[in-house]
Amino acid sequence: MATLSMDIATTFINFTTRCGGGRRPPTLPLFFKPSTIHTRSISSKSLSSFPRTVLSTTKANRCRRFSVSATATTTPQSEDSDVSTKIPPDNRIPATIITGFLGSGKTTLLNHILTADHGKRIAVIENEFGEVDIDGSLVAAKSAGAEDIVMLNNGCLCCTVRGDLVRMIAELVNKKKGRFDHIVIETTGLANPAPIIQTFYAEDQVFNDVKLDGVVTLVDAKHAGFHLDEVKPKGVVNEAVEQIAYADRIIVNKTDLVGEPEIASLVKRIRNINGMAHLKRTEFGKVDLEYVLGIGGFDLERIESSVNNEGAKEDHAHHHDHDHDHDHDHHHHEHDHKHDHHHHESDHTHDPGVSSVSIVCEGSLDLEKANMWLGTLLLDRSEDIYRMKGLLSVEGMDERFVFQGVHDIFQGSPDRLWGADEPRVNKLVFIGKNLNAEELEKGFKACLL
Ligand SMILES: Nc1nc2c(ncn2[C@@H]2O[C@H](COP(=O)(O)OP(=O)(O)OP(=O)(O)O)[C@@H](O)[C@H]2O)c(=O)[nH]1
Repeated sequence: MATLSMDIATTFINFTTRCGGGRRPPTLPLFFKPSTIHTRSISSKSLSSFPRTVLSTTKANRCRRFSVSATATTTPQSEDSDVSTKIPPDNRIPATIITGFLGSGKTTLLNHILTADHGKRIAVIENEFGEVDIDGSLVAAKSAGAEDIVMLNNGCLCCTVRGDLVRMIAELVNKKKGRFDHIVIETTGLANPAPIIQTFYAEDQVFNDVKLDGVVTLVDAKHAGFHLDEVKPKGVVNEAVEQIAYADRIIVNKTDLVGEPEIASLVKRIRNINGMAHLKRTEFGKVDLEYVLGIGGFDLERIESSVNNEGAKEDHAHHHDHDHDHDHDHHHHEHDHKHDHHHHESDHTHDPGVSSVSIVCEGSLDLEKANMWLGTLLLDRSEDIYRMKGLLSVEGMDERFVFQGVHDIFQGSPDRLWGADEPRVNKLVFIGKNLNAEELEKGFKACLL
């Protein structure tokens, strides 16, 4: 399989080369040419200290991140070369972004994380507007467990102080490496998470030492509806919507303040925006630590849990009597996988154009067509596509192909082998603005053999 995969890779690298520069040539995300789209995440420069070798027969290797770019930038390995021995383990420090609208319970959750008995040493980066020093309530947490709490003041992480964030992370790493295991970043309530996420890929200083583990979004069960409804001037984002759209984990907090019908309707609304994230209801941010730390929301190895059972990932542990919430989502997934089916979460959304679209479809893709389609989509729509994840069946490949992206940052890699009797079902999820579910599905299906 190594040889076949490499042949495909080489073919497509050649194809990109033949196409030359300019806007029109398709970017080839499935076997990607780094220079075509600005994906610092997978450029050779960014990968200076990262694995560059791919498509070996070893499982460890198939699971490496950024392997597609590696393919595009390295000389093919011989089939029997043991490339896995050359790949260092990914021991970058994980970082979690905690976001959520003003007053949704971010600091409460952070305190819960810092005071819980998990044995992790956590460095915290807090972003506050104004002159305030460390949030009073976090001082107790500091003495209880936080390795370090640093403040980013006078600006919002997502805009003015992004450079400060990079410097701060670099400083933490340079001065205190080995003294903490995890970084938690609490954003202001008005932050748009996108630029913060992009910082982890765009800045070498950060990328080489720190990996983004996940985005956790707190939603205020009582007030969220109001913020989601807020109509912003043209071109201005609704932060409350954006914070939900980028999340890997959604915590609907303050459930003590509202009744079940309000929560159910809010959950439904959240699902329309983001059908990919796991969702939990809480009071005072009380969640298990594994729910928020060590998520692997941007790991290719863990794509499956995001694309599987999409839309139905609400934790039932504490809500046995709320089953009616979930019926709507579950029924989509009870089909026999022999039939093509798809889900258009956007059908009844009323939030400003941000929705989830998922496609589940059996069959194998023509690699060239799929590259064209995905490449063109990224080129034309990357601003609107907030996050995407997928698991693909490509004709001629024995492995599944997994990918994930945030705007124009794209990572993809062959994953495990398809099982002998396993139906080759493609699963893709897109979250973004003004997504046209029919168009996406039609475009995807046209790539099937
Ligand atoms: N009733 C109730 N109050 C809560 C809950 N969670 C947090 N609070 C309270 O809500 C207020 C705001 O919580 P914070 O954790 O400071 O919220 P935040 O998101 O950090 O707020 P900002 O930093 O202003 O954006 C505090 O008084 C908390 O004690 C909850 O589940 N129920």
